[in-house]
Amino acid sequence: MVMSQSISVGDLASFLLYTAYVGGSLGGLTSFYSEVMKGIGAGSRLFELLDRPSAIPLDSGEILKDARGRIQFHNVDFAYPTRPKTAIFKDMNLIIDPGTVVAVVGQSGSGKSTVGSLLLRFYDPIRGTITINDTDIKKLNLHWWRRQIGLVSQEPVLFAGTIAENIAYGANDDTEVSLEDVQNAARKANCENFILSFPDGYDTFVGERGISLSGGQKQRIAIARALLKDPTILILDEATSALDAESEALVQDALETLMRGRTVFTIAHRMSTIRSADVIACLDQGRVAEMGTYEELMKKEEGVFKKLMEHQRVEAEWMEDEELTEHRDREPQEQEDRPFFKGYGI
Ligand SMILES: Nc1ncnc2c1ncn2[C@@H]1O[C@H](COP(=O)(O)OP(=O)(O)OP(=O)(O)O)[C@@H](O)[C@H]1O
Repeated sequence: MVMSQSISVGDLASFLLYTAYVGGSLGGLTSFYSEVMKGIGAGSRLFELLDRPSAIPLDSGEILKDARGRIQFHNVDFAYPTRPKTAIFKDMNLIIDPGTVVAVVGQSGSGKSTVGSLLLRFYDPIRGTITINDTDIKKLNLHWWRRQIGLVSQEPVLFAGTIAENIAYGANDDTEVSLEDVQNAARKANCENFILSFPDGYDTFVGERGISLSGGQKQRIAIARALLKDPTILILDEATSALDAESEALVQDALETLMRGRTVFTIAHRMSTIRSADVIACLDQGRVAEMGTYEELMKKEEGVFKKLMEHQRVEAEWMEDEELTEHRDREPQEQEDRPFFKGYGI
């Protein structure tokens, strides 16, 4: 057509260009359609979840004057709903006195974290009760109950947001938290130095797509969160992963600030925590096999706790041999504070 001069060279060029544009756009439309369908599918699953009524009512029930008081597990039987035949606890009894630090130890899988989940009422016991000041926690308003408990887990989750938002998230009403409150909590949790070393300080974006923080830094943010919440009861799930000595000391120091004056239930992995706890509860075969101070339990020649510690020591020494290099030169105190062999969870 150009040769017969029915269209110009310019028309041909525009025609070719537009063909490419239109073709590309039509191609894009099909993938857009499949993206929309994927979104609808995922969205419907999300809405199903949001609409699902909670098996445990959240907003009804008693509110106590305060959550200070003796926490008691009475003859608790428990198995996870997905594995009803595998009993985790059978006739388990445990007493946590107000203002004390109770360290729970036991082999991996003995149910240490499950005790925390039951306390937080993520699950209810199959039989038996958990009480605070003789009131069954099932009778309590769940929102209120969970507000009384602070949780510092092994691997704290940071949400996509700024550091300040991530700390403020710990408060019961984060709209009432000022930047000053956040800064105070961060300071007490030994976070401030590393936060201020970022160019954006408290406004540094973390979590998904943000900068990634080290294990020790994440733990300190979780501690700052808990400090802001100011809970009466604290559940600590000590990290099993080794931090470097400096980070370890900062985390430990922040934890000590956090624990002051609270009832603490700690899933202990470090020798120093186990030794300094007011009471150690040793889980074995679905129940608390032994309870007492470190010295008391170590005196029991055939005791479960003593055996666990000895087993642990052998494993730790074996690890030392394997690691020939760096740990050889450490001071004894540092070696003692290293988390024990991961699989054993004490
Ligand atoms: N949500 C769950 N559903 C089913 N089984 C579970 C669930 N969570 C834990 N379990 C099982 O319950 C048992 C106790 O788990 P738990 O995490 O309380 O042990 P643990 O003593 O804290 O272990 P570790 O020291 O390794 O963290 C394990 O056998 C585990 O596999």
